[in-house]
Amino acid sequence: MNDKFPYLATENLAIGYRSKGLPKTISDKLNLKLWPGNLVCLLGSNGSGKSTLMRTLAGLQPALAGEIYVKQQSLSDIKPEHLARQLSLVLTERVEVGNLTALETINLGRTPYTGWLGRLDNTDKEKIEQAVYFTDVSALLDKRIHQLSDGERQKVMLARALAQDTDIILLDEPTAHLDLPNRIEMMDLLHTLARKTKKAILLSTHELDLALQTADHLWLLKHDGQLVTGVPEDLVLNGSFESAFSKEGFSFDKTSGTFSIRKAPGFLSLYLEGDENLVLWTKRAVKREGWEISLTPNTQNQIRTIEENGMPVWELLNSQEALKLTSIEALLHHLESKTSI
Ligand SMILES: Nc1ncnc2c1ncn2[C@@H]1O[C@H](COP(=O)(O)OP(=O)(O)OP(=O)(O)O)[C@@H](O)[C@H]1O
Repeated sequence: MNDKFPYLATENLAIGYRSKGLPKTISDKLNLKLWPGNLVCLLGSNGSGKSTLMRTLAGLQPALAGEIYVKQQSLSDIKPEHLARQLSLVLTERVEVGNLTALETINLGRTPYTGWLGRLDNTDKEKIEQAVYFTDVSALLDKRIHQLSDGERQKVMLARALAQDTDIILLDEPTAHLDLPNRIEMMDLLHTLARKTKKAILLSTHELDLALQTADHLWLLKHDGQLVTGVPEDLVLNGSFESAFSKEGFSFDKTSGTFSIRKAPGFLSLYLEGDENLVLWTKRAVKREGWEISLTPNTQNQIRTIEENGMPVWELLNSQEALKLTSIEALLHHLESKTSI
């Protein structure tokens, strides 16, 4: 790591809340580091404590113990107006911004520099333009916030955080209301932003596959309060990723990087070979029907997937009759009608 110090760090931090005057710890002894230029995804199942950690790091909720450092300065020593130039927080929940338009809301991101009644100078306008361009919200600027869809509002709130131009950006479930293309775009955008501008970005999400693809580091918050950190691929290979989300009836497939419903062991096994894409999608379909995939060809059920005249074909290699099928649906029908091919 070339950068000399992390933008955000914790030392023996304990997070949680107070109930009837007593502290309830969710996670403790947290020694975390968020480095410039890095996108970190905070993952954990429902109720594991992601929002609590985000809110504590942003100073919205008191830590139960330990220290938080923003650029090596203790958070408790930083005045709110100074912190607002260092760290921005984007929450998923509806924020009350009155009857403001999207543009007026984004302009509010400049408040730490202009004051509440301050006029926007050229630098302010430039930062706002960049934020609007980056988040692609120019068509929404004249609309009132309450007129926007959840996904549109989420993008506008991100634009406001970008206009705030802080080195640290924390986002609580920024993809929650977005459709798939917009979720992918948002994660890609945040990754690019971290890389190009050397900002340190931490986001919480339930998008496991997108986090695996885009995050430089993962922070995995487990149900027992343990927090495991590392490069996504390391956490997959050492089993931490799967164990953080382990649930009866689900299993994690390291080959595809996805969770799937665990079926009872298949009553018959198939061996698949051929075109990589066809094999992948055929596997998904036959596994759903309870078939096991054999890694060696020594099964009596062997299928070769090929393309003939640009069309997919499934050849049953050891069938009594030389059979060629032209869709996965036909293959599933065939498998269903027999106990073996
Ligand atoms: N003020 C509070 N009073 C009582 N319980 C609380 C309070 N704040 C948080 N909790 C509990 O702490 C746990 C963690 O909550 P938190 O909102 O941080 O989880 P999360 O990981 O963000 O969940 P989700 O993925 O569902 O948004 C939950 O069990 C929640 O009920």
